[in-house]
Amino acid sequence: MKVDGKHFRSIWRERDGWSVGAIDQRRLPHEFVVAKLTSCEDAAVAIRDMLVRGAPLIGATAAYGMALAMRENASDAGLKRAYETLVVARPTAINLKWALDEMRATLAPIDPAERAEAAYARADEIVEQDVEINRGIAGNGLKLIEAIAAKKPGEVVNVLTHCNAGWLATVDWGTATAPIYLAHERGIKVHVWVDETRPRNQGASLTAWELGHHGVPHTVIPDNTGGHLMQHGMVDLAIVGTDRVAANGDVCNKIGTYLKALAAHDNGVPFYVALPSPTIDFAVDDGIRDIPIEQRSGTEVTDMTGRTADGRLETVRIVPEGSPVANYAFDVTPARLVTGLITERGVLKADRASLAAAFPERIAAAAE
Ligand SMILES: CSC[C@@H](O)[C@@H](O)C(=O)COP(=O)(O)O
Repeated sequence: MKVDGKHFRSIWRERDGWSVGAIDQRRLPHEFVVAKLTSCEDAAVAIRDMLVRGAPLIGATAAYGMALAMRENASDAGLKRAYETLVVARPTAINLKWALDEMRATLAPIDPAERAEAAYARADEIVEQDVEINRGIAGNGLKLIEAIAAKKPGEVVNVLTHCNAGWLATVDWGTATAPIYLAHERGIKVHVWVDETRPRNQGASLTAWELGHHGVPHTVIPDNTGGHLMQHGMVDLAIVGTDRVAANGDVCNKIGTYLKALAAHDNGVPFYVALPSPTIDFAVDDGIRDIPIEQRSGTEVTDMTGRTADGRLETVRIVPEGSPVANYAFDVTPARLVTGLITERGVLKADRASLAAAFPERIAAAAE
């Protein structure tokens, strides 16, 4: 997508052919800084510290992390170590394990001397596949936006989204934002309500930044505002992303997604989840029971970083010293609250049969 007219992706192979460039998302929206990853450890730290984040981008970074590892040590032991280092970098987004499994399946059977080149080639494929998948999601989700636009000619279609499931969370296009960008390109009047998404504020810091730089009308709202807007007919549909969809259609996403789904259900607002197929975990039967929920540092709750009036970046504490805090990073929205799953293979019902019918090859792989 575009940053002030120039096309960017969130991650890429640098001109030297081996190191990896990525936008440092911890610095946005205040500074646009590109980080250079030169080792497997760099990739693992980038994922853990959220220099990169968002389920598909975590997977893409891990794939390049394996490639960087193969330059250093392409032995069987090196492959095992790289996998084990990267797979624990963050627990909830299944795209991380999916990408690492793909890389290992490519690399394990071949001669160590050929592994580095093969690893870069497979990582590049994973990255390109992400972009293609998101284009598919864009086209399938566009139909939903078009249908709403057709019912209110000349009026704006209002979409609510949570966290950042935009191009910064993927390689390009995003998942939840892909249909929005396409609708905007096609001249449909679309406006996005952007949940700020405490505690890390991915909505306020990242979604607002990318929509703004691409020229898509949007408004940042405090997290608790969605219910009010829905009660007053100010949201036509909600589209969110996800870090893992269970085989039964339960959807794990950024903390607070569940509350939005409840409010949408109560107000008859369609609640869609956009996802690439690598985000489906057919090994998990019941999302609420079995998806691991990451708990992050309490400082994300106690502290806020922002730009002061005189232009400095400053971190301040907003919670009394000594007050305990909890920081659950994700929650699970039960399938019954999900109107549909926007995938690269169409808009599906959030249930076991629909997911299995759309992605039979993934079921077969999960059974292996
Ligand atoms: C297309 S990204 C989908 C999800 O990964 C996204 O909605 C989300 O919850 C990101 O969480 P984050 O903690 O910023 O990695």
